[in-house]
Amino acid sequence: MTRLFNDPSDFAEESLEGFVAAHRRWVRRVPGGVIRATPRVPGNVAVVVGGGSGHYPAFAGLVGQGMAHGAAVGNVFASPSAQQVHAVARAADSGGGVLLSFGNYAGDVLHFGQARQRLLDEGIPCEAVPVTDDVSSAPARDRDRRRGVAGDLAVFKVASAAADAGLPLAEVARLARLANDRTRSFGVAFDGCTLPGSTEPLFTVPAGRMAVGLGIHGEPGIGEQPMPTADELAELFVSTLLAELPPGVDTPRGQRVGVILSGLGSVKYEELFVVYRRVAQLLDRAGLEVVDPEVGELVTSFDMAGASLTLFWLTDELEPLWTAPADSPAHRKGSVPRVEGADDDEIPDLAQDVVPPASEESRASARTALAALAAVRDTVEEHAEELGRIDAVAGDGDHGIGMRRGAAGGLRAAEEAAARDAGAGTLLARAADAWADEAGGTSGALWGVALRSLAAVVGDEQRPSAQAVAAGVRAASEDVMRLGGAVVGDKTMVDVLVPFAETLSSRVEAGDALGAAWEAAAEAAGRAAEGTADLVPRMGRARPLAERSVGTPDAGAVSLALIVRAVRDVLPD
Ligand SMILES: Nc1ncnc2c1ncn2[C@@H]1O[C@H](COP(=O)(O)OP(=O)(O)O)[C@@H](O)[C@H]1O
Ligand SMILES: O=C(COP(=O)(O)O)[C@@H](O)CO
Repeated sequence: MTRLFNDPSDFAEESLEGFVAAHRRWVRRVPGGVIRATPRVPGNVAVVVGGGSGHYPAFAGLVGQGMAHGAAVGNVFASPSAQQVHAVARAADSGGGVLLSFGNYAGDVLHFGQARQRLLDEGIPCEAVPVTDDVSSAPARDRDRRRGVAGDLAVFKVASAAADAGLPLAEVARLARLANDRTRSFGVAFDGCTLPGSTEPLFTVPAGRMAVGLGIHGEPGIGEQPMPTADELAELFVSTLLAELPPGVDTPRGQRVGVILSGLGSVKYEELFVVYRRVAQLLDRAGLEVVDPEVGELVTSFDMAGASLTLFWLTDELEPLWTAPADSPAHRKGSVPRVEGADDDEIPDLAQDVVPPASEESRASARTALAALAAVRDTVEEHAEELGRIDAVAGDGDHGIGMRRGAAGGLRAAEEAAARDAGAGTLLARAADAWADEAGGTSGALWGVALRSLAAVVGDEQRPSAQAVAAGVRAASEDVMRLGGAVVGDKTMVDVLVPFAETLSSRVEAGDALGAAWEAAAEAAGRAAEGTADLVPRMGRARPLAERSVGTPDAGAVSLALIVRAVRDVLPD
């Protein structure tokens, strides 16, 4: 149970504020996350990591000399937004380019990918290395689909040490990818975690049983077994990881490995040491030489009861990077000569400030758009808990939290734009950026894209006709599918967006006014959302829990249907 919080929606932000207050020697708060407190070294690569909150010390606790140069810190169990990643990267950059590294989750891939593109467009060289160490999340032939868990530490450490050694970006990226290729983790859980503000755990494990291969957000693994002894767990860990040797390794005998035994939240250090005792014996018996093992909480999942073991198969070039000194709040090794001075260089101000001029007609439409966004915020607020519950059936339970933050942030930005006489296009574009920024996660990225596509078609010149609105919604639907890669039938918001866009267009083409066409489209959206209950998910966090999700609609489909229904009430007939 996570007990200590104020308003649950502020948990991630308030936790980060306290973390920075407690670690000023190492970190400095910047928009989107933290960077090192020590001065940047001109010309060096900046390693920027990141992910959702709820996994401490990942990700902010791993920033400091010898470790990452910056961390973008997302909401609870949701990736940081592209804007956050971009802002942290710009603040950390010291002229040598940026390496982005993160766990391989849909939201992180979308947001870090967009941030990378933005950096490249600005002329800042950037590489991205997703971490894919969790052996239970996909078979070996599908390594690129695996999630990232405690192996984050190995990859981040190697990349950061390489960057601090002054290696160029291409080399830092090559070494980070090599480290990822040679890192394998495997986890178990004895009980689920509870998100701040929730009364129920995200999932439960029956008493006396152990879930095997579980992810760090309650994603399912490969089975369930009776509760083991500490030695039996060590045997399961080691035998599983030795069953998948990295490319080029034929036998464990004679190999050198970094080892990480990570508690997921409520398994304590002394329990971990009992397990590690046996792990060390077994690795020794297999002929492996262990180098700088780590036992503790390295990547967690709130109060989840569980642990994971990671083997990092070293090479001659990886070992010195793994053993290099490091000085971050949560990971310290050896002695690091402190780069003197404080990093009080200017942090680039990336805020968009100029509101382009707009016609009177467009400003009038902006008032309707603002009313629509207020209706969206209200309906999301009203249904946030229900959305979280639906998402928890097969996802990670954060859909209500993310949508609530996104809708509130979008409305706030729209109000600011309206107060400065923005046209409808600019108002929607500002709302789009704020939504993606505040929500993070997969749906935050997709809602940002959808609103931005609509904004581009609406523009600041004319009062948008029904045809223009329908075309904007169609563009939004196409862009969401292009970015997210989902199609109808995958059990996502796309199952609602497509029939909504199609019905709106066909009714407008048939001569209906916008209000009537929207009414028909909202009804189609409601039916489509209900229909997702029968589907088996093929995308997103719910995919691995395909069976459990049948009978429950998709959370993102339900929220979209609720939103278009609420918007109907502000449109003229
Ligand atoms: N590839 C995708 N394309 C379109 N929608 C998606 C995709 N992946 C997930 N979704 C939608 O996002 C919703 C989950 O949103 P949310 O919980 O906010 O994100 P996350 O899974 O990153 O925590 C799902 O219910 C689904 O509707
Ligand atoms: O869950 C996380 C990010 O994945 P989403 O796809 O955004 O849910 C996060 O906790 C790990 O970065």
